[in-house]
Amino acid sequence: MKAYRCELEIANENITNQSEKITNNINQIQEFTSKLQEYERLRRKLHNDVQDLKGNIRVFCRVRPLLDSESQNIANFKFPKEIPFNRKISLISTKANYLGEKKEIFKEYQFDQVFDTFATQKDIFSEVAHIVQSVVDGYNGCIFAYGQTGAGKTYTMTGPTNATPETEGMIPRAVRLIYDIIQDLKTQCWKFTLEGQFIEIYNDSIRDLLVADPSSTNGVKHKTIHDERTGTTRISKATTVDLDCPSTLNQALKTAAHNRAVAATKCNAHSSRSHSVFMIRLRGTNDNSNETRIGSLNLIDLAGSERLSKSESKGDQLQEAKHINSSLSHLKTVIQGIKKDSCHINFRDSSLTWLLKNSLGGNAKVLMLVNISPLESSLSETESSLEFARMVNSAHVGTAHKN
Ligand SMILES: Nc1ncnc2c1ncn2[C@@H]1O[C@H](COP(=O)(O)OP(=O)(O)OP(=O)(O)O)[C@@H](O)[C@H]1O
Repeated sequence: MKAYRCELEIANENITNQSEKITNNINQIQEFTSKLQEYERLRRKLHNDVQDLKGNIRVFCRVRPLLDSESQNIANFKFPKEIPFNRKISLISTKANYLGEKKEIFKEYQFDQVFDTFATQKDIFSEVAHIVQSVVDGYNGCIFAYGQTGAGKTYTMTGPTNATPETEGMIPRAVRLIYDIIQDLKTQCWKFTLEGQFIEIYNDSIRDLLVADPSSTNGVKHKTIHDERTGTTRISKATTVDLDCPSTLNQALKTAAHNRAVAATKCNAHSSRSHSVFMIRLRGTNDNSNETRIGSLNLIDLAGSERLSKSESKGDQLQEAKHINSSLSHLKTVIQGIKKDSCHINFRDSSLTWLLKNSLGGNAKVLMLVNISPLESSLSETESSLEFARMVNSAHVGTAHKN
């Protein structure tokens, strides 16, 4: 009996010791969690400070490689090497004066970064990743690909048709990174929801690219709706998908590609003549700290920027060309307005600029990827793309505020 009592006392003592240890561990975990939250706040602030210093509107230029199917001459580009990044691209062209004398013309452009023909999708994404991080931190982001038809916009944004992990484009990479970041943030009690809409703007009208049966949307009028409270944008009556896992994203990308291909068979080279916009909205809540984060990311593949000569284009083609030129020109005017800190920027002038209002204004991180072709025959379009990019590069977007 005595021996049992003794054992019981020892057991009780052990229990008391263990529960003290457990209480200590719980206290330590709470302390670590609150430190982790503090570090996360500091990380967010520092990340945002770095982005502010780099500038909220950044311009990259990418020259695509010559394709196996191309046998034309390559234009004379130079990429002056700089460390750590290449920032310059020079273009040397030969022009004849009125006497027929040939003269070399040298033009140099400077951007935030220049990628030569050897750059990989991973190289480009390493910079895009910073905008993705800002979006999860509660900012609006906008990444758009600009350039003439065939310059590599769709390749950069989406990837080639049978993309491998090496060749897939910015859209799948961006969403995968969002999944990775929000998975890590779960340890700090953050819960996120992610939803997407995928639309195209063709002749200034919006078309839903995620609808199962495109003919069912005949006559449906979509509108851009801005929620000023959260600083986010959505399209009325357009399909919204919950991007809760990679398979829903892949399905959405497949449906959008299919719908664009269907439209392309009805209308020659339709995809080059429309702007496609993948809109991702993200909302995070933290029950521990009572914080909420709302961010959005627009990934845009702009219509081919080349000017169709009026004599060549007739009917529908002329109509398309007019719409593209006018929407790209409004985009330019809006960015120039932002550059001058003008209080009266007319975003409503085209469906594209109205849609991008929240992604271009003071509350956004903007990245423009200017894609250019390596061909000599494309020189004049290349020059006009580089001039457009030069103008955007000198634009200043005010310091971004969290939503
Ligand atoms: N960096 C690259 N590496 C390899 N191939 C590329 C690269 N960029 C583009 N291409 C290829 O060049 C061709 C034209 O590219 P892409 O379709 O992306 O041009 P685009 O600017 O989107 O044209 P469009 O305005 O018609 O949509 C495609 O066959 C694409 O696979």
